[in-house]
Amino acid sequence: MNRSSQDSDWQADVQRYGLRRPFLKEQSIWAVWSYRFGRRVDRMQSGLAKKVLTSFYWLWFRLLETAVGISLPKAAVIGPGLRIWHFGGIFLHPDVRIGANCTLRQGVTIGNRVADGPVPVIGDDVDFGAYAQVLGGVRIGNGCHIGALSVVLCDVPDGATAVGVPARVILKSGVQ
Ligand SMILES: CC(=O)SCCNC(=O)CCNC(=O)[C@H](O)C(C)(C)COP(=O)(O)OP(=O)(O)OC[C@H]1O[C@@H](n2cnc3c(N)ncnc32)[C@H](O)[C@@H]1OP(=O)(O)O
Ligand SMILES: N[C@@H](CO)C(=O)O
Repeated sequence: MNRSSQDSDWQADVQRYGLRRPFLKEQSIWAVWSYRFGRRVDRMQSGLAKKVLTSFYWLWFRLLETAVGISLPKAAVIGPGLRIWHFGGIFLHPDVRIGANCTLRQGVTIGNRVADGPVPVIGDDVDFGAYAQVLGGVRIGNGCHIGALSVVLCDVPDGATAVGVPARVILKSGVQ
């Protein structure tokens, strides 16, 4: 099994936290570690070790999800350099795809609008304000900002900001 010290996505996550002993300072990194661990277990060859670690993973995932209120299912695809500020009420749908160096905060949901509906695809370097909700089969481009408490139901082009309920898109040159 790839150890966490050899997992380059995890190394990039730790770098984004930029802290000495981040495990002692931020609960969110426990959830990020758990996510990367689950992905590493999935990549293991079939066998007893994988079975045991998968069982351990599910127990650990449920306990941690309940304790810190962060749900990062291992089926979701999240690029390297994930940074989560704070904790509580952070839920990702298992089908979401998130690029590199994204930032989440407390209360963020990325998921579907209706049961079994499509889910967002998020680019690189996207910053989600506290309690931002991004719902449905929308595309959020690279370098976007999603305002605190905003509900995004439309595509957001590269570099734009989305704010409000429902969100309006602000391009550098003004509102779209
Ligand atoms: C414990 C803690 O501190 S946790 C940290 C919590 N903080 C966050 O989550 C920060 C999230 N950041 C935001 O929401 C910011 O307002 C941003 C990134 C969306 C926008 O920042 P800027 O690019 O500087 O935009 P700016 O402040 O100029 O606002 C542009 C317009 O959007 C509006 N706006 C900005 N944020 C929001 C928002 N969250 N919801 C609704 N409207 C908003 C402004 O009123 C302004 O409207 P106007 O053009 O009609 O006057
Ligand atoms: N620096 C933090 C505030 O606690 C953030 O950006 O969310």
